[in-house]
Amino acid sequence: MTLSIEGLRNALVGPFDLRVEAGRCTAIVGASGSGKSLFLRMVADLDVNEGAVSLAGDDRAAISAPAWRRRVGLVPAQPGWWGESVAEHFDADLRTRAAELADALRLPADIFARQIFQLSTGERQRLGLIRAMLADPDVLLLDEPTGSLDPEATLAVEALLRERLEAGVVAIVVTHDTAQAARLAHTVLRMEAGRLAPL
Ligand SMILES: Nc1ncnc2c1ncn2[C@@H]1O[C@H](COP(=O)(O)OP(=O)(O)OP(=O)(O)O)[C@@H](O)[C@H]1O
Repeated sequence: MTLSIEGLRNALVGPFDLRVEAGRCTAIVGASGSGKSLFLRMVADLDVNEGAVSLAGDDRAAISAPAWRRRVGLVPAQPGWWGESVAEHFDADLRTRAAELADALRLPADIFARQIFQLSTGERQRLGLIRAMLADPDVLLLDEPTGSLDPEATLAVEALLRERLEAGVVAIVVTHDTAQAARLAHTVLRMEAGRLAPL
C-alpha cells in the first residue's frame, strides 16, 4: 500500500509531490508558518486543495470524504473535543483497546473517568492519538504528536508509532524535533515557504 501525492496545492502552498510506502514514515520539519499543518490537512482533505492523492491505487476523488478520512487519520497538534467527558469520545466497544493504548502511552489509569477540561495539553494530545488509532487507519498524519510531552511519554508515542509502521501503516509526522525525525523517519523533508524539499 502506497500513499501517492501528485501536484497537491492550494492558493497558499504547494505543489507537493510525495510517495510514502507501507511501513514507512516521512517526517516533515520546518519553520513555524511554513505550511506543514496545511499540507497534512490537504492530504486528509480537510482544506481546499487541488491535485491527485491515492492510497493503494485508490484515487481519493473516487472515494467519499468520510470514507477517505477513515483510511487516513489526522491527529492535529490540538485535537478537537465535542463533549465534556473523556468517556463520550470513545466507543464503548473499543474501551478495552483504548485502555491498553492509554497504558502504553503512560496515561493515568482513571483518564477515561475525567472531564476534558481537567486534562493537561499532553494528555489531550495522547488521547487524540488514541482516538485516531482506534479507527485503525492505513495512514497516520501526525501534527507535532509529542510537542507537549516529557521525554518518557515521547518515547512511548514513538514506540507505538513504530508498532503501527511494522503493521504496514503509512505515516507522515510533522515535528520540530529533528532528533525525533532522525529516530523515527525513513525520509526527512523540510517545509520551506510552502514547498517540500530534502533536508
Ligand atoms: N485558512 C487559512 N487562510 C489563510 N491563511 C492560512 C490558513 N491556514 C493557514 N494559513 C497560513 O498559512 C501558513 C502556514 O500555516 P501552517 O498552519 O501550515 O503552518 P505550520 O508550518 O504548521 O506552522 P507551526 O509550526 O507554527 O504549526 C501560515 O502563514 C498561516 O497563517
